[in-house]
Amino acid sequence: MIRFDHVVKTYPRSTRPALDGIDLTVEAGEFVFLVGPSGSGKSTIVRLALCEEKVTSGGLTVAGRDLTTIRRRNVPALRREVGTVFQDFRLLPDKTVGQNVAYVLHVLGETPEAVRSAVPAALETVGLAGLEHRLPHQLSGGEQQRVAIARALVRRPTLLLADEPTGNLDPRTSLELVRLLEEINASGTTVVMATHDDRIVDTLRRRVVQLEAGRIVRDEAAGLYLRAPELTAEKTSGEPVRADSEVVPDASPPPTAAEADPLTSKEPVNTIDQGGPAATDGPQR
Ligand SMILES: Nc1ncnc2c1ncn2[C@@H]1O[C@H](COP(=O)(O)OP(=O)(O)OP(=O)(O)O)[C@@H](O)[C@H]1O
Repeated sequence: MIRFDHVVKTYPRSTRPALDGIDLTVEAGEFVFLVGPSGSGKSTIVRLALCEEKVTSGGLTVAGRDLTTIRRRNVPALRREVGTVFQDFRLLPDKTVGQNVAYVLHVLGETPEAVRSAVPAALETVGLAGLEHRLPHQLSGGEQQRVAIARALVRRPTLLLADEPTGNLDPRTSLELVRLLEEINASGTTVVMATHDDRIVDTLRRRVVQLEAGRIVRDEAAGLYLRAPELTAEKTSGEPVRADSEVVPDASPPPTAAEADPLTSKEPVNTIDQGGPAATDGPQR
């Protein structure tokens, strides 16, 4: 489902690579936690898999597509297969729950009849039947994140990428949400979740891939959340290190329609277009 092959990612104007030789294979049907301290590269893995960024070198295949050579016109098809959930929910604040979930189907050109049946079904799956007409601000954080999951599920993704989906939720709500992700996984969707939440990782005992400074330092089936000794050392030295379980409130403004869902959001960065290679930061071989 996902294959990183010696992937190096160096962002423009960075001197250090964010990912430094990543080899990672995720098979269809797996549930994988990505863990590691802030800045270790978890979100970069998610962004590369979504084709929001391109690898600097190495190979990357997601859902059968080679993302080092994918053409711009083929990126929407990739994102149709890959559902995403983020820490800050990214719901459209002035649209109802139903409209938030339906939006992506309209973009995909689904018929009104198809939308009318798919939206309640997706909301039922996430336990939000009957809340279709509420606005996001009339929901709890956990409910808002369920809407985001319904929005991801409604297009039946084969892969679900969740980047800190519980980062703004209390522990009980977080666990309920991750149980929902487990159910989704049990029904066949591959799930990859980046998280700082040690309780969740220790409760679920799934595969754990641990990153440190852009490298995989642990890849363990049925793993626990372990902090690296370096992080502990940094904490005791008084350096300002963000605690792994710290909840960081999201202060960013609400998303626009285009930002709310990656299917319709960021143009694929530096994706090879029909006309030829991208201008900057393409694969350097
Ligand atoms: N757009 C960017 N431009 C330059 N550097 C970036 C960019 N995005 C991330 N980085 C750097 O890449 C490294 C990895 O960042 P990344 O966001 O992948 O880490 P993370 O493990 O997801 O962190 P967190 O847990 O805080 O979300 C960090 O050093 C970060 O500063």
